[in-house]
Amino acid sequence: MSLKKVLTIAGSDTSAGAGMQADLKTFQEHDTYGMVALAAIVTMDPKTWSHNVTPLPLDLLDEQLNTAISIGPDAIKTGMLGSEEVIKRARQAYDESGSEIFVVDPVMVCKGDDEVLNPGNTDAMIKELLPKATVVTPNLFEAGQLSGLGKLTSIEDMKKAAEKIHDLGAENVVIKGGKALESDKAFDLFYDGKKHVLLSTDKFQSSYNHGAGCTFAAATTANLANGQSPEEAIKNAKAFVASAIKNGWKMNEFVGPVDHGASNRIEKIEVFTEEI
Ligand SMILES: Nc1ncnc2c1ncn2[C@@H]1O[C@H](COP(=O)(O)OP(=O)(O)O)[C@@H](O)[C@H]1O
Ligand SMILES: Cc1ncc(COP(=O)(O)O)c(C=O)c1O
Ligand SMILES: [Mg+2]
Repeated sequence: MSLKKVLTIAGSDTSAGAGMQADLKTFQEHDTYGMVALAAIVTMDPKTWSHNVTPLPLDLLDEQLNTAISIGPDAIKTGMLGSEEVIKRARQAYDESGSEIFVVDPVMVCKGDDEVLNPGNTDAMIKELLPKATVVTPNLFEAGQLSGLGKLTSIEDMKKAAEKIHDLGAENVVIKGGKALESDKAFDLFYDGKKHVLLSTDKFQSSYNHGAGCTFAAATTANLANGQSPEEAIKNAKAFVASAIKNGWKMNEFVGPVDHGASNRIEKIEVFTEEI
């Protein structure tokens, strides 16, 4: 059987824990054929690790999208897009692709930074991406922004935000309580317009978790491409990323990436689900 082709439209994280590097590693771990259209390159100052985001010229992004779309991706994921114009191009590319799987990771900030990359992007994501999203995977902060509810601090808040984001057009919403929600477990909330499902694993170390969000969304995309239902795809992606986080490692004094291969190479983690 031929491999499913999975395209990420995302930024390059030169430290290679997050961004398109995380996506490609995760696609490979899921026996899919990973492809990239690169929107921006992120570099880090070796002395301070402060991030510098350089967008690629739009015509170069268009050329990449034309190439990738001509190959016929079975599923498309978006990551860091950086500007309203790039968000529009990502939407157009999805429309043109004929693919029926669109996973939107609404990246707004890099971990460790609390400055939103570009506030106008939130409106563009709402207008262009959410109405087409098979699954959208905001973290707690991003869910607060997309829903307009602001700071979310409880599972009840997450339920309300998931309903609002679903109303904006996303077919399935998963809000990652993850590292940001104060709790002894790592909780995520799934909502498909009918039911809320709380997913949980043990909470592992959170010092070396760079790339967790990208890895989770990429695993979800690959699972969907491989024929899983949204709920199944998300549950399995959570198991995959939990192992990656548990086995995260220190890269230098500033950052530690997840181990994208840990679920297949080291250990499987169990995910619990409960309809709430
Ligand atoms: N310390 C942790 N232990 C186990 N799972 C975690 C931990 N931190 C985050 N997760 C899980 O990793 C995934 C990514 O979440 P998160 O790190 O919050 O996203 P992002 O990187 O986009 O901010 C979610 O499934 C979340 O529940
Ligand atoms: C290119 C790129 N995309 C996405 C992200 C978001 O990463 P995370 O998976 O930690 O949310 C980052 C963070 O540094 C990044 O550099
Ligand atoms: Mg993220």
